[in-house]
Amino acid sequence: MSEYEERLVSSDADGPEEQVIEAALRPKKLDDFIGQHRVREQLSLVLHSALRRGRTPDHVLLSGGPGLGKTTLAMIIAAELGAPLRISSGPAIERAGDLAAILSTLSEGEVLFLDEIHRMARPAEEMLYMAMEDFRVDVVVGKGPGATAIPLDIAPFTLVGATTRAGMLPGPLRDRFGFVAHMDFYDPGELEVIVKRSAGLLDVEIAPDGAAEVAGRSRGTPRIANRLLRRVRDYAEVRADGVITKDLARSALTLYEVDERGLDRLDRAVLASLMRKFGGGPVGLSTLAVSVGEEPETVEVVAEPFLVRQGLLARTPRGRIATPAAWAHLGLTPPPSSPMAALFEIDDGADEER
Ligand SMILES: Nc1ncnc2c1ncn2[C@@H]1O[C@H](COP(=O)(O)OP(=O)(O)OP(=O)(O)O)[C@@H](O)[C@H]1O
Repeated sequence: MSEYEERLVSSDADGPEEQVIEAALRPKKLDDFIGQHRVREQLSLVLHSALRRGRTPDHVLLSGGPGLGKTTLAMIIAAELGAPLRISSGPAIERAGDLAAILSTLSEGEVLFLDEIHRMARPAEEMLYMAMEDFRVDVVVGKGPGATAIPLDIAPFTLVGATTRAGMLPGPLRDRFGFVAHMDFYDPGELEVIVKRSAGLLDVEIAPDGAAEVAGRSRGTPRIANRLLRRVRDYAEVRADGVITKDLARSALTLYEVDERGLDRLDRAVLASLMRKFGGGPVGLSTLAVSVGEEPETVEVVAEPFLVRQGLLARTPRGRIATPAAWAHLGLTPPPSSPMAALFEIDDGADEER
């Protein structure tokens, strides 16, 4: 097992126990949903005009990274419409029949939330096209030349699809969504509001600068903000009087090895190795991964996106390089011969040397 396995700053969902707490922290109304102003305003118009016309709203596609609030928003959509919500996900729909079973039992106006919609099986996807457009599916009975398609009407419903990979969605599916919302990372001010709100719900006392400290280390992601808050709360209860101040949040997060920019041990190990062992690069992904005792995929998928987003690491055709900001962040000085010239060849495409 990797020594970096348990990541406090992972944006992936938690285990079942933590998910219960996460659910309790979800805002229930559009007005309580913090940040994403443009998405919120546009969505509010879509929903309220449909309500006014007494029709089901257009299908909604939510795209954005894990932990940014897609499930929360789907629940809010159903609540705002006063409609029941059915939840499923792309990977759970392995055959067209799985989807037909869901669609044929929807009640009128129901909201169907399909998480990870880009991972749905192809035949199901094709069935979904017709369902979205005409509220009808063709159920195929029998096999081979004798197979017949029986058309089946389904109740008008609203599909809310969520995807972390909007680019992987086939055009015909994407085009059938009347409203596509792209969810961005949150800025520190918005995360601070989220942290304060969650602290209130968890009955934890937090000073404004304590909330800012947690927010600043949360990698633009509400799920991480809420998780860090819970760990800082533990620390405050055991080591202090339960109140989260700035100093306390700093001490707690230092203990948990999450630094001021939200980097954890793996992130820093990647940067430190790149700088200390390879003079800042360029170095190939596999070599870099071996140097930190990780699989190349872990370094590429887990650590790199955030480091690139932070401007600390760059992918170039000749390999990975540490940027001047990375040297500064780790308090190291680049060697005089450091090939910073490679910076001028930065390539942000994903098809660089592996
Ligand atoms: N805008 C927001 N305001 C307040 N809390 C939020 C907001 N967005 C997300 N959260 C909180 O962050 C947590 C994660 O959100 P959610 O499960 O909706 O993310 P997600 O995008 O669906 O993630 P995944 O793609 O992994 O399913 C929830 O506990 C939710 O309360």
